[in-house]
Parts: sequence; structure tokens; C-alpha cells
Amino acid sequence: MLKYHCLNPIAEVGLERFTENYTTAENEADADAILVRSAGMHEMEFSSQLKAIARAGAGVNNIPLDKCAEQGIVVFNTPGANANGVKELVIAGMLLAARDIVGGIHWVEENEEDGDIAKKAEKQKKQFAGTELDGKKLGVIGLGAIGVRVANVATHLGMDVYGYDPYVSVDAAWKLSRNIHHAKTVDELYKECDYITIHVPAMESTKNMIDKDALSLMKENVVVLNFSRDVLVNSEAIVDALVAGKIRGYVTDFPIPELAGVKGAIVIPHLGASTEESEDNCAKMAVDEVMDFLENGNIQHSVNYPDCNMGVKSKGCSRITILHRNQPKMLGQFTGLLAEQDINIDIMSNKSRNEYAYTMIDTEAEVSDDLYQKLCGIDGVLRVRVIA
Ligand SMILES: NC(=O)c1ccc[n+]([C@@H]2O[C@H](COP(=O)([O-])OP(=O)(O)OC[C@H]3O[C@@H](n4cnc5c(N)ncnc54)[C@H](O)[C@@H]3O)[C@@H](O)[C@H]2O)c1
Ligand SMILES: O=C(O)CC[C@@H](O)C(=O)O
Repeated sequence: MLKYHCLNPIAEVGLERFTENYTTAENEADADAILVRSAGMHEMEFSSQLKAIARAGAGVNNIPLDKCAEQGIVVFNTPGANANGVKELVIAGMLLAARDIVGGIHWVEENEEDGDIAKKAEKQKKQFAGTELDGKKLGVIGLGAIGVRVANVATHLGMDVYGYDPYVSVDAAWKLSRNIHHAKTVDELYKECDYITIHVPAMESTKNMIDKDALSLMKENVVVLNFSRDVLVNSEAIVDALVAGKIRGYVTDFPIPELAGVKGAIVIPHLGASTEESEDNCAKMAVDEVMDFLENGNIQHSVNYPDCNMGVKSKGCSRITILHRNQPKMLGQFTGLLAEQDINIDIMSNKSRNEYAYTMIDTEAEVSDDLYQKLCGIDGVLRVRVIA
């Protein structure tokens, strides 16, 4: 029986996909796989039982990817599964910044007992008036699953859209509307746009990407939107820009104490992916990835190992899977050991990604414990599994 443990609530429609070969583990130490959303895992110790972590979502900055890779734990995410949910909230964020809808709603709440409220509203409403999105320039930094959707839908709202992504994938480029202007530098986008939205992962290279210098290049009265991660925008610089009236608004999905009570800050409690549809999509994808990995050894949508897929393991064959360092002479050592034991290889696949690699071998022969131990003992091997 294989065991999984959920560190956050995972949509039932996903968990229902686990077959009768799976059960829940009371605690993570007994689990073959962990399912997680935003729970922080950097301080966790992982047991040798743990083989996979699936992030039901896109961002993986809550998971120690290298530590997991070193311990032979494959980390997955669910690319694109919640992108539509985030896209819709970004559009809502732009509309909330364009007009003082929140202020207007508060005014109604404060005056709801007043029998004369309809008449008073007509006098008061000018203080909540705003502008329209039609005709404004929108800059989208990061044209991945979310950025492409935001860019495309904004063109239908009449916005003039600029996109910046030096690493854009071929898939994403195919999906991007031909009406989007290609910004060759991020500075060009900063200088042109009335709304700027950032959709890049949180990494060392993207931390504080929007800082004092970036803000100084932007037009007066710009609105900055951050539905990606708090660390992408320097909090001190953004608060200073709001207080100085340099920027008109900062809409973010990440509450931080510094923003509390700052005029122009619209702070949402990380709701981008909190829709039934996104939660269901992420849970289904995460569970499918985990089952395919545990049962067939296939890796799809990993963020710390290469993807590698040999299809469903056929009955009667043993599949040897080896997570190892990406260094010379590994394959020769694996096949040499199999040859020593007169084992014929039916199919084999090897993929690498940065410092790590993965080898899958199908054989009709029985894999002895002696062979398993010898494979484990090769320098650079991080984990061996034999799926019988
Ligand atoms: N608010 C939420 O609930 C929520 C939900 C999903 C994702 N997110 C966040 O949004 C981020 C993006 O999600 P996604 O699904 O679009 O991811 P994605 O991987 O599909 O797209 C990220 C894009 O950023 C680009 N990129 C990387 N570095 C860049 C740089 N320096 N400049 C410009 N572009 C750069 C990549 O090339 C890629 O196209 C996630 O990493 C996550 O942190 C937040
Ligand atoms: O799980 C969530 O609610 C948020 C997910 C989101 O931040 C992501 O990166 O996918």
C-alpha cells in the first residue's frame, strides 16, 4: 500500500483519483508522497520513505528543491492549472485600482441605515470616480501560463499591451496574441505603461526586480500589480512610491505588514488560485503526477529532475529507475552491472537537467537484491527504485 500525506487541504476531486492501492499517512514521515500548496517546507526533515512532493500550484519557492534532489525526492508542480483563476483576479485588480470601488462599497456600508442613502449617494459618488482601462497601456512582465492569459484578455478590454519575457517558451509564444507589442527590455515597458503586472517565479534572479530604480523609470500615476510573490517587489520602495504619490496604486495578492493602511495599496489575501476550478485542476494534476511516478517511474512536470516518460510499465517486466548526478560514466556503470548479471535491457531512457539526471531501464529479468545494492552503491547515485 502506498501512502500520501497532505500538508494543505487538497481538493477532494483530486484525492478521489487515488486508487485502492493508496491510503493516507497520518504523518509525513510515513508518506511515499506529500501533496502541498503554500505550506513552507524549508525547515522540514524528509524521511527516506519520501519519494515525491507534488505542489498543487505553480510557485515552488516554499520547497527546498536542491535538498530534495540530493535526497532523491522528485518535486512536481502543476503548470498552468490555476492560471485562469489568477488571470481573472488580475483583471479584477486592475478594475479595483482604476476606480475606487472598494471606497464606494465601504461608504454604502457605513450609510446603510440612512433612509436617504440613494439621494446622498448621487452627491457623494464623485469622490469614488476613476478612469477606464480602454486605451491604457498595460505592461506584462513574464509571459508564461498567467502572463499570456492576462496579456491576451487585456487586448479585448481595449488595452494596448506590451510583453517582456527574455525566456519565453515556444508554447507560450504560440498562444500570445499578435496584438501584443514585444518589449525588448523591461525598461522600455516601465517607461511606456500605465499598468504594470509581474508574472515571473520568485528566484534569486527575480527578487526585488521592481525596486527603487525600476519605479523611478515608470510614468507618474502608474498602477503596479503583483500576483506572483511578495519578494519580487521591494516593499520599502513601493511604500515610498505610494506615499510620495509617484504611483497611483499597488495591487498585490501578498499581505505584508508594511502595506497596512498605506493609501493606494489594495491588498488581497493570496486568493489568486482560490477558485473551485483552479483548486480542482491543481489537485487532479498533482495526484496524476504522483501516481504515474510511484507506479511507472514516469516524471512529468518536475521542477528539480528532468521529465522522462517510458509509458505504463508492462506486466511481467521490472522497471529500474535511478535518480543520479549528471556526470560522466554513469550509464556505463549501470549497464555494466546488468551485463555482469546476464540481464538483458528491453528499453532504456536517460534524461538530464542541470546537475541531475534520471535513468529508466525495463527488463524481463528478475532484479536481485544484490544488483539493487550494487546500483545504490555507485558514486553519484541518489536513489534506486525497482518497480516490479
Ligand atoms: N497568486 C497566486 O495565487 C498565484 C497562483 C499561481 C502562480 N502564482 C505565481 O505566479 C508565478 C508565475 O506563474 P505562471 O503559472 O505564469 O508560471 P510560468 O512558469 O508559466 O511563467 C513564468 C514566466 O516567467 C518568465 N520569466 C522568468 N524570469 C523572468 C525575468 N527575469 N523576466 C521576465 N520574465 C521572466 C519565464 O520565462 C516564464 O515564461 C508563479 O511562479 C507563482 O509564483 C501565484
Ligand atoms: O495554493 C494556493 O492557494 C496558491 C498557489 C499559488 O501561489 C501558486 O503559486 O500556484
